[in-house]
Amino acid sequence: MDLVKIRRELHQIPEIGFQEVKTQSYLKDILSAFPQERLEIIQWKTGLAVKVRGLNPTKLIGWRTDIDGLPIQEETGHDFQSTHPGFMHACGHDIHMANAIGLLERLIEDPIADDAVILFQPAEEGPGGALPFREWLKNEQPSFLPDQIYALHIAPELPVGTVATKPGLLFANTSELFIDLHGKGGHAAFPHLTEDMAVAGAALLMQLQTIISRNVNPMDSAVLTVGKFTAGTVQNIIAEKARLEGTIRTLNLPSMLKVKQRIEAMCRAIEEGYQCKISIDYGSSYLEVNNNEELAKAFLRFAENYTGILAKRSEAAMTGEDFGYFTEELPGVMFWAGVDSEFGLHHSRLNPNESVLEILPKFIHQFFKQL
Ligand SMILES: CC(=O)N[C@@H](CCC[C@H](N)C(=O)O)C(=O)O
Repeated sequence: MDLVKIRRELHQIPEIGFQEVKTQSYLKDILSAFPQERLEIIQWKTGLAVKVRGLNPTKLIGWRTDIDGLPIQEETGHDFQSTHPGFMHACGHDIHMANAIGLLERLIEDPIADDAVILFQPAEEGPGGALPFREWLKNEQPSFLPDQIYALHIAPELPVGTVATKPGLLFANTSELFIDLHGKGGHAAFPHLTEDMAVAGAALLMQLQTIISRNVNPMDSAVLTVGKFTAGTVQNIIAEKARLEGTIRTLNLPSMLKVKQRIEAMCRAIEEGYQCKISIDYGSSYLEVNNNEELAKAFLRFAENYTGILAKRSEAAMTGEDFGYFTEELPGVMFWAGVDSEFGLHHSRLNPNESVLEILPKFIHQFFKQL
């Protein structure tokens, strides 16, 4: 299969979580082109699970790819750029999917001893597909629930051919954050008759910045990012509403609770000080990704001895990944795979080097063979 072509076709149809309808249909068409004798395919919401029968199976090895895009206007200038205005595969899930198809092709052409299952999982960027997918597999399709599971994420800052991971904690736990402020708006010329939510929201946004520096133990780590701040309607009306949208990242649950307590206290103080009402919604939250110690060490050993791959031990990162719900219940490993892009994840000009698709499926197939 021409994996670059597949990646580019997927790149053109990015869809956000649980709306991956065209993506699913595209994937189904690709799957139907494979010889079907060794395959079993099931559908879950906008996702798919594809099982490949092995030669002499003693276990089921899982590979998970995410399939959703992001609400970002693409600015790469590619001739294969997104045909969905305002949406882009800016986190590399198009590469992840093409890699998974390449792996599938190899598993069919050159079967390994064990059975393998490839999970095409929706909604990694939000609201989170891994937990409900895992629960559905467990309760409704237990023969598709792997005994161990692997996944990768592209790493723009690493050269192609590099894989990086570590035993134990790899990614942070996350909570989304949505804060709505509501007060009395009015005429721009009569501020004394209003409570300005643009000012209240801006004050809150600045105060939130002190939580990480003043309330989290410096030997611990946390992130509080407000990625979007909106207020008001037009230049000469004092804003009645403001909204902050963000995400919290910590390395453990007690820190997450602490950060949330401080957010709530600051919101109460802003309510009092700016005479407004504030509501907080924590949206969806993800568990940390914890790599299985033994499997991660074995993965790194294999990669170190594989010609054409540079294996590195990585640090933990504040990225979130709902793959953490798989590693919560199944031994698993997630790793970074270098794609050498000047622009990073979630950037409108992310430009992964597609030559990675010549390397990864073969490498993962060989890794699965010796498990
Ligand atoms: C790999 C990656 O970039 N994952 C996302 C996960 C987002 C989770 C959730 N929507 C949130 O914003 O908290 C990330 O931003 O790390």
